[in-house]
Amino acid sequence: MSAAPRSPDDLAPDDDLADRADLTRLAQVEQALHALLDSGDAVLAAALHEPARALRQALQQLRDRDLLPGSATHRALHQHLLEPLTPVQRALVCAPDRGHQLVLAGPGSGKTRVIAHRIAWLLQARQVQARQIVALAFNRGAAAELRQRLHALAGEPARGVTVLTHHAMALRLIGRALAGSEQEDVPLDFARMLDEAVALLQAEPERPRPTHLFVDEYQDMSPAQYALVGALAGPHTQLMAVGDDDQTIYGFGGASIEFIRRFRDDYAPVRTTLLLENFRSTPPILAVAERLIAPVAERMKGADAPVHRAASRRDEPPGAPVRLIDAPAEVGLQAALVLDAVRRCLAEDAALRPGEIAVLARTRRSLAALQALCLLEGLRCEIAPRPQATSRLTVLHTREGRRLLDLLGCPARPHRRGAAPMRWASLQARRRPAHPVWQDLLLLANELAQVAPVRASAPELVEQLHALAREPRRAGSPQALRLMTAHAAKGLEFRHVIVMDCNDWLPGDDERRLLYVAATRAVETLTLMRARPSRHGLLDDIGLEALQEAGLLEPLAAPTPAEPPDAPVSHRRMLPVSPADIDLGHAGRMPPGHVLHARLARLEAGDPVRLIGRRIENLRGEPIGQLSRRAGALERLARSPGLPGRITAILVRQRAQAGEAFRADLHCERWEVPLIEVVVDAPD
Ligand SMILES: Nc1ncnc2c1ncn2[C@@H]1O[C@H](COP(=O)(O)OP(=O)(O)OP(=O)(O)O)[C@@H](O)[C@H]1O
Repeated sequence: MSAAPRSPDDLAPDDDLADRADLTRLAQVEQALHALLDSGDAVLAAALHEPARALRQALQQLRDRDLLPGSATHRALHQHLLEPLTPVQRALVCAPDRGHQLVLAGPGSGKTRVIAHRIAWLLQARQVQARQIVALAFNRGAAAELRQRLHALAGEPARGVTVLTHHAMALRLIGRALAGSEQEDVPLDFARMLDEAVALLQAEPERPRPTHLFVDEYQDMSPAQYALVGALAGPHTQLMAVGDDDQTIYGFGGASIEFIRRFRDDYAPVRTTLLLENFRSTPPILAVAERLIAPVAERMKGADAPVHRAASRRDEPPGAPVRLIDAPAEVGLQAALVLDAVRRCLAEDAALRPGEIAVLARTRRSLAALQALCLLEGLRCEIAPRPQATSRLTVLHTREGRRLLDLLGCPARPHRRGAAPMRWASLQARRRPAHPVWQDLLLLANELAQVAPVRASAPELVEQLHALAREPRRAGSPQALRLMTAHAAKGLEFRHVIVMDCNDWLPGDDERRLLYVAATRAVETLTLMRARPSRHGLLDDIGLEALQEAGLLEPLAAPTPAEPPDAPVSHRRMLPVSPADIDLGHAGRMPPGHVLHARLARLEAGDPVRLIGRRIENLRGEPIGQLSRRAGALERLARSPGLPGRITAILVRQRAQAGEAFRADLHCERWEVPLIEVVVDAPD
């Protein structure tokens, strides 16, 4: 973006040609219509009367709103919405309203930015009604980010735009939560929900379709999501699919790289645009990433169109070379090396917060060892939840979630799309920006406001909230080191990224793409670990020597392992204790005045605990809960002196949730239960 003042002529550049051409055509059509009307042919005049009137009215409306290209309003919009973009992004944003578009966007190339600016342009310059626009995002976090950016760009009218995940969209269409959504033991069937929505759309071809449909991360759609997009798009819908075949990583979840490859056939004619300027990473990171992805067969972008640093950032310093560490594959040893690297990173930059560093691994198993080490060494870390997990206990069962449900459940009058609870949740979340549960509830409340019918009853809202909560949260306290699988890191970015390799990566193009996604999350530095000996060879054919000679890569000798080589293999790892292994009714069997309730009320998620045998204690040695009878194996592991651990969440239980057989023993209507994770040192 140029800071120099621009003349009015500069502000109506080539990008407007589409608009100008449209207008010229319209004016020609208007003239032709009038000529025909004046021709004296009464039949023709009668037939053309209505179209001529509609056209006159449309042009007049543009004039009234000062929106004809070249007008002051139009120029201001230009400055606001088009100038902060590259020429390629700009052409996408103000493209004509006809024809489908495929945007093949490299990592960090501004695809969210393009979608947000395009929608704002449609609303403001083209006067498209907000309710005609639908954008589908791949998870709740991505939807929230798009909504925020859109609101910042286009203000209040942007609220009318539908920005949802595929599942939330399905939920909105079928208009109800699925039966059993509140019951913990009935898994919500996302695929069925999508199928129902597709069937409903197909049965109602007359139902109004959006005029503009945006689909982000098109490369990772499941067959059911693909069908939903197809059913949502009507004959007059302009579809913009944004994605990157190089970042297809959900093959195992039914997603198919074929969908993005087929887009051009499915929706022909399609205009294809490549977004290759990267605004995120340094040149060394981009060079290594490009070498990583190059061997993949059948890429849509092709080797002659590499992702490269954005032209506007060319003058910035090049940044540090990518570090490649040959490391022992054993998870405990590698965890120790990673922790060293994290410590060094924090020591070098006093302003750096742990949440700006991410450690990415192929599997959660590799992260569990590091998580245990962090707990023992007193470094706060947070492990991202399984993407697409359908956990039975959701954020709504936590203490904070229950408060939101209570607020929803006792309305004096029906909420307007849960507006009051949303305001309340956002207040709590603003007060506690580092509290992942509140942050997650805020996202949920926002989504509810989009999904729920305007005059939903309280029970309807509660049901919908339960259905929405089945999608996992994205964690993120700025004070906690971020640990996640490469899958969970999709769409995110971090100043420093360390990629572990505990020999769990596999050979092949799918893994290569996953490693590419991991590497391209890095903004400033990237450290790649390479297990020695390596089983997958993903890093072996990327031209290490050439990269090294060009100063883009720095191989580091394996630092001496913290333990002697013949030390017994460490199985130390963090083990989340399953709710089924915890006696969920423990505090419920105590009378309301019992000291245990007060003790539980003082606890918070993150507090340290110790598990000794069956007993869960706080650090004063006072009991706060116990394991269930089925947790015998864990109980044996936790023999004196016990296992260190911490609270992951505090659940609220109610009498109605307990099985019939247990209710007679309960002395409370409602009580709290700490969920915990502990450090164990034993093979799986
Ligand atoms: N034209 C631009 N000028 C300046 N910054 C830009 C421009 N386009 C994008 N960016 C910035 O680049 C970063 C990446 O953009 P965005 O988050 O939209 O990427 P993305 O393409 O969705 O990434 P990924 O595919 O890797 O998830 C953001 O910080 C964004 O603000």
